Amino acid sequence: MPRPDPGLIDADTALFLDADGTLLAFADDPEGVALAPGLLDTLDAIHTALGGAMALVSGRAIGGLDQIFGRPRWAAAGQHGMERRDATGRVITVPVDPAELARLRETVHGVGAELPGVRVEDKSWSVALHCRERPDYEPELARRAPEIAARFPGFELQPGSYVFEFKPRGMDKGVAVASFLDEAPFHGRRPVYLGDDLTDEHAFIYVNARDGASVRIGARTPSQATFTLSSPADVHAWLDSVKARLTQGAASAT
Ligand SMILES: O=P(O)(O)OC[C@H]1O[C@H](O[C@H]2O[C@H](CO)[C@@H](O)[C@H](O)[C@H]2O)[C@H](O)[C@@H](O)[C@@H]1O
Repeated sequence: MPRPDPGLIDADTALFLDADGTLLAFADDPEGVALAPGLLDTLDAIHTALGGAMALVSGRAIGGLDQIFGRPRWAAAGQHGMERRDATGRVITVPVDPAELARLRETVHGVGAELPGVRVEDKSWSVALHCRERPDYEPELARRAPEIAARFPGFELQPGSYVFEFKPRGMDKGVAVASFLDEAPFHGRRPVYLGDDLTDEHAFIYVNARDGASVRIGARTPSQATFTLSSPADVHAWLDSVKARLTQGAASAT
């Protein structure tokens, strides 16, 4: 898989960025992630150069993204698209059966309590079991998670990097990207999506079908992505080059 040229992003791009494993280096504790120095300045400049056509697309809740990035005016999709904030700040959510969600939560917390070192991340529409600190539990969770999902028909399993998430059925990052592309300022632009995980494959497939470009971070295979970058640090360096090209273009046009 080739590296993307920074020229992949031009003034007519709609840019979609996954958070963990793409913009953010992994940490044991989901609340322990940190922004790399300079990243926010780079993203701010790109956001401006693209006329706001840049969105975070994450498994995290939008509130969690805002705590990390501190940019409540950026468009964002959270919880794999269950909540979506458009470029005007309007938040759209998908309805979920609260009784089923409550039963799912209870079940997942029960599993977390049984397995020391396995973290439960309880988001408003989804619940996740994390085993980064106890990878020895991964085979057990890989066996039990589909059994749990089968008991909750309104939900489906979304595996990820040392995580087994239960999210409402029918929503994924590809659907979220499609919704953004129906709206200003994304509409009519060529989509480019950067992500690292299985959950990002939904978006890769969608942007590829729209003649866009997909960039896989890391070496996970198989992947539908058309380009690759090696790590979040590589993404930061690449985005710096993107920023330089975009802002030079703006300066020479004035
Ligand atoms: O779609 P993303 O932005 O990539 O979010 C996917 C999940 O990311 C977080 O979990 C992952 O990152 C944690 C912090 O580095 C790490 O501890 C964990 O092992 C990873 O799976 C987040 O906690 C989840 O809610 C997201 O769904």
